[in-house]
Amino acid sequence: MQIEDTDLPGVKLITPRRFGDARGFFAETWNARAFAEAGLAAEFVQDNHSLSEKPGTLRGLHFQAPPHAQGKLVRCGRGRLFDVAVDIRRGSPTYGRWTGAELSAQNGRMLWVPAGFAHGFVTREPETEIVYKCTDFYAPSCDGAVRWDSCGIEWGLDADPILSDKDAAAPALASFDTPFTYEAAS
Ligand SMILES: Cc1cn([C@H]2C[C@H](O)[C@@H](COP(=O)(O)OP(=O)(O)O[C@H]3O[C@@H](C)C(=O)[C@@H](O)[C@H]3O)O2)c(=O)[nH]c1=O
Repeated sequence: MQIEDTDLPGVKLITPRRFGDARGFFAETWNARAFAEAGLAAEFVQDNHSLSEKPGTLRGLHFQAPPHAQGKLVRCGRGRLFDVAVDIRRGSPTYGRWTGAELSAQNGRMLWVPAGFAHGFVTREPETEIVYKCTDFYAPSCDGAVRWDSCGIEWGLDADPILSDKDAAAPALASFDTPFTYEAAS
């Protein structure tokens, strides 16, 4: 397993080791001990899985506010997607900055999106599935969103994305009152 820093401190790109053989491959996608030793300690309580039928489907940018903030370990189970994290911690030196990575069933890569970051993705193939582990339970009363096109993200779209009504109505980053505060590491 390889864990790399991205250009947005806190967000990490993980490439699990794949053991290929005549049948296909085997990979560990989560191992609490190995990840902790590599600097990524997390306790997950919920796994999510969604299918987006059409390419250009965009979900995000989403977060859950404290006390139910979620860190997410994201990967693509089928197809291909571009996964994005945006720092939304008030006072953070990187507030409003984003990073992204292409995750696919083929490349097996994963993105670690810590609490305090909004998360979203756009699918780049039909029938794309995303699976992700979360560090807190779904709490609809803490659900929040930032509008997908208000953070300068280069989504790689050549047409308007397919959005949920909720995502289309999300507030822009500029008018957004974030529930997160940056805590500098001591
Ligand atoms: C997120 C979530 C949704 N639901 C329900 C609520 C709703 O009826 C239905 C669809 O919910 P949504 O439209 O919010 O699904 P979706 O737009 O896929 O939301 C997800 O987007 C990505 C980008 C994330 O980061 C996730 O945390 C989550 O917010 O599923 C749950 O039961 N549990 C959950 O954990």
